[in-house]
Amino acid sequence: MRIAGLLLGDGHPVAVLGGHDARWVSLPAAGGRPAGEVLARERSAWPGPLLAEPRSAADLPAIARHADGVVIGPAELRHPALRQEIARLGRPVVLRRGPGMPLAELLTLADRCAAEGCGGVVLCESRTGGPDLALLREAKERSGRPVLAALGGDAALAGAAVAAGADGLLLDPGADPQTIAEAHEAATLLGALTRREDPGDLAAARRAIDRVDAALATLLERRAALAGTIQRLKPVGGFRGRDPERERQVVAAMAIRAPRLGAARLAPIMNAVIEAGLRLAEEEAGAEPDGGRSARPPRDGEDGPGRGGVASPPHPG
Ligand SMILES: C=C(O[C@@H]1C=C(C(=O)O)C=C[C@H]1O)C(=O)O
Repeated sequence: MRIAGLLLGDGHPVAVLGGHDARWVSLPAAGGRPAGEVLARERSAWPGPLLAEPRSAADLPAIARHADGVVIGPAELRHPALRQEIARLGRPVVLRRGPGMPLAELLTLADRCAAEGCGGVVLCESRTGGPDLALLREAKERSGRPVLAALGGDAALAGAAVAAGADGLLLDPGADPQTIAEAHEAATLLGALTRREDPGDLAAARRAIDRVDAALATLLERRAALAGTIQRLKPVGGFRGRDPERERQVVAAMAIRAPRLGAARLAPIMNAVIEAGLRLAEEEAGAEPDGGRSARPPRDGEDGPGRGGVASPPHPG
């Protein structure tokens, strides 16, 4: 399913609409300003995919001229004549479930819109207080259509919505930059962890690998912090306290999750990761004012910091 250049649905990345990947204009929120004026201004400020929610059929010619798709709110959805006129524009439509609208009704209305000639249907789960993620899952499974989670102006549930299977996150128009960034971050990281992408060209495949690398970097940073904690807790930390048997167990456990790579290919990768963590831990311990002594009091007979890693140089290999 495509809205201008934006691909939505399984195999495609999670999109942020109302922010990063597409914008939309709510004409009901624009007061009495003429649709043509509002949409022309938005169009000149934003070259990407643009959607618009009409107030009435009078807004449709301007939407046809300036926008790539239509957002239909629950009231308009239940208005058969307006819904049909919107569908006849032939543009993709986003159908927003309103408060109390049963899922069965939303699915029926989606089928009607498709039959009436719209250019593709996207469902949108929207509810005061946050999207119903169980309903979102069911809507996706039963309809086979892409599903968005409407988050309003709050990205707190963005990650949960992505994990529940949302194909896109719909933010209110005018969401603040921090909320947009948070939603985009959740779409990137949770998308990389929970969603299989099926990119169709080199540029899309590189964008997909960038998302996986973003998740990897986040986890590597977290891993290095934990490895540093372990160095402080071990009787002998750092390179001097290296534990080959434990490292073999780490690789063997990872190989179960990464069977195509397998233990033989993972071993040198994890060796580099482990050594980077140990090097960082030693550098940070060396930078502490007390040389890391506060991490563990010296034991009987010890006069140094009692941490193998503190004094040892970086491992040569
Ligand atoms: C973290 C530890 O210290 C070292 C680093 C390891 C790692 O980064 O996974 C594993 C074993 C040790 O060589 C540990 O002993 O668990």
